[in-house]
Amino acid sequence: MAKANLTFVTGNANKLKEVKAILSAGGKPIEIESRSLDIPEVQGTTQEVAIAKCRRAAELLGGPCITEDTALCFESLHGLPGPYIKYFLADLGHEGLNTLLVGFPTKAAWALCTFAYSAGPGTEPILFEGRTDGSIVPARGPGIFGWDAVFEPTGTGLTYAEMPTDQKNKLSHRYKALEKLREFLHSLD
Ligand SMILES: O=P(O)(O)OP(=O)(O)OP(=O)(O)OC[C@H]1O[C@@H](n2cnc3c(O)ncnc32)[C@H](O)[C@@H]1O
Ligand SMILES: [Mg+2]
Repeated sequence: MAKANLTFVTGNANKLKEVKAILSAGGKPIEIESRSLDIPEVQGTTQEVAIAKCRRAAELLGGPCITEDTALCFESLHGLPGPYIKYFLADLGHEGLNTLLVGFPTKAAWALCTFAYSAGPGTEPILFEGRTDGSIVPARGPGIFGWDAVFEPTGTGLTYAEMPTDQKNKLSHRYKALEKLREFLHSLD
């Protein structure tokens, strides 16, 4: 079935590392290959962005694939920057993300991961979402992966960046979405 030649298309090495770690940490194994392709991202809802990227990835690959999109949503900004967080982070940095929320009553935020699976070119991608709630804080911990240093999941007292990898990988938005994807892929067996 599709699993053996299922390709995860991403240009982000940190994402790939976490996906491999989560998939090998437990449960029935899923084998994936990876391919680094930088695919233009459309504007729209997180679902529209995810579907368009996966559809394009399947066309380029000529076969089944998965893609992943991560959004960081601020409650005070009604869910923005959302799927556009990459550009906000690149231009404003960790400090700027905090500054955006100055004057707003809540720093609450949620991380949303959307995996998309396509069975091949021309098929409609299927989405799997995972959400972790938390808040935006001044940066703490190593600034290795994206906005990890400014996102503190509720109830942990630690930012993603301060956590040991296996702690993040058991509660993260990515972990929750991957659990759903894993179940779906096994149902294809
Ligand atoms: O090729 P793709 O898979 O699209 O990789 P990308 O880096 O472009 O990723 P996105 O389009 O999903 O943009 C998400 C942004 O959020 C960052 N990011 C994604 N997952 C993260 C996580 O778990 N912790 C911190 N930052 C993360 C990532 O570095 C980007 O700046
Ligand atoms: Mg991207």
